[in-house]
Amino acid sequence: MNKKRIAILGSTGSIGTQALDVIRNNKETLEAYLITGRNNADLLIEQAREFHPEVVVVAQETNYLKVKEALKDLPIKVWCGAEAIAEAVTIDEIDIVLTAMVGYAGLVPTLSAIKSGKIIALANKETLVVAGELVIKEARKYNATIIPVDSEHSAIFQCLVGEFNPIEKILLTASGGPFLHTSKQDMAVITKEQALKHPNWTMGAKVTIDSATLMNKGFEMIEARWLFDCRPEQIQVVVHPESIIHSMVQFQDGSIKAQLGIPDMRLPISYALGLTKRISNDYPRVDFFGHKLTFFEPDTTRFPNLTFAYDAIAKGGNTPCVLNAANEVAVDAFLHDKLSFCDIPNLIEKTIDQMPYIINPKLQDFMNTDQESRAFATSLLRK
Ligand SMILES: NC(=O)C1=CN([C@@H]2O[C@H](COP(=O)(O)OP(=O)(O)OC[C@H]3O[C@@H](n4cnc5c(N)ncnc54)[C@H](OP(=O)(O)O)[C@@H]3O)[C@@H](O)[C@H]2O)C=CC1
Ligand SMILES: CC(=O)[C@@H](O)[C@H](O)COP(=O)(O)O
Ligand SMILES: [Mn+2]
Repeated sequence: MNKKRIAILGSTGSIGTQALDVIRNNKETLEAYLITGRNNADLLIEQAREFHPEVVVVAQETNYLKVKEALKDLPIKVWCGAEAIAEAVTIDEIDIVLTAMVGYAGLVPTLSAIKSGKIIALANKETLVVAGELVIKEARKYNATIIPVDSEHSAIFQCLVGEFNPIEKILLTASGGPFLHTSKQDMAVITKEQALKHPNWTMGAKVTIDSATLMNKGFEMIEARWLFDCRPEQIQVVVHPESIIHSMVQFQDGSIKAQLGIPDMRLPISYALGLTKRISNDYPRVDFFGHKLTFFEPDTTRFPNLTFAYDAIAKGGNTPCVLNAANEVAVDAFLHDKLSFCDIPNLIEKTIDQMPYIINPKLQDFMNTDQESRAFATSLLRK
């Protein structure tokens, strides 16, 4: 059997390292052909020495010489910079591009992979938040398949495989994050250490903070809107603190399909890299007698980011791109002690109110919007 050649954009991150673990355990069918990182040059070098990819790209140009030097005894091409990542994903030999880098930086290489007709295993949800309509149109135009990796979207996708009936509603589950039951008063003094402790998942810092503010769920609603071609009103967020049901789909007869499993991202990663063929593993199984499955409504008073996401997708145009850029600035500022937890939504709201609206944005408009929104949000931090 031909091995599937995988490009992992962001191999040094949480999704990236778990994807390499899946490849490590399935060497007869999967191969890491291209890996990329940014700041963590040491880990990128270690990964290259273990997996022997054809190409390594380091996004941070100042790390180039270090990586190049460390791999000089191996026949591995070492490139650097954002443009090199967008170029590398087009290499003919690559079958699947796993977009596991964080943030807006995922957009351009994902579009590049789509234009060369690759199968996209999509973890980078920001790509669809920023430019979902454009990305899906391009995927249709270039016949590029997108298989979601985000756990909820993988669950929805799995509920829809072989299904020909229309969706009535998507029930998008949310853990509620570490502050599900924290009072508004106590939320005023949340520290980054508290916010970085997700109850069920070990993830990169940015998505962990997004989970704590419920922006992650807002982003996932937008991601689902584009992936499954449904209206935002058809997507209901259901808080399910145990993260065992990864999401559900309700059909027009009221029947509901759900996908369940232990919270382990290697499951949706394997499903995507296996191109929907299930790869056997010895990970723990769900113990139905060890868990209660509980459900709550989200509290949008304490977590206004969820409302911002519904408003942004309703307004459309470049507004979700502004939402994403302002959120990236706000989360980074929170992680660097420059903004309090409760001020994250305030910064986002002020930025959305200020940025010019573009009804039908092209790629260049998204690029400009992203830069201008970041500049404006950053200027608010100095006040
Ligand atoms: N972690 C999870 O369980 C889940 C994550 N996701 C989504 O997957 C994506 C990745 O998340 P996660 O793995 O947690 O993130 P991490 O922060 O752990 O990893 C991010 C990766 O992207 C690289 N990177 C960061 N900035 C850039 C940039 N500007 N250009 C190129 N590469 C860059 C990092 O390199 P380096 O570390 O070398 O600097 C690292 O390899 C996010 O969009 C997230 O929302 C979705 C569902 C679950
Ligand atoms: C693992 C995964 O897919 C994350 O996006 C997860 O959804 C975060 O959990 P909550 O946003 O539900 O807290
Ligand atoms: Mn998710």
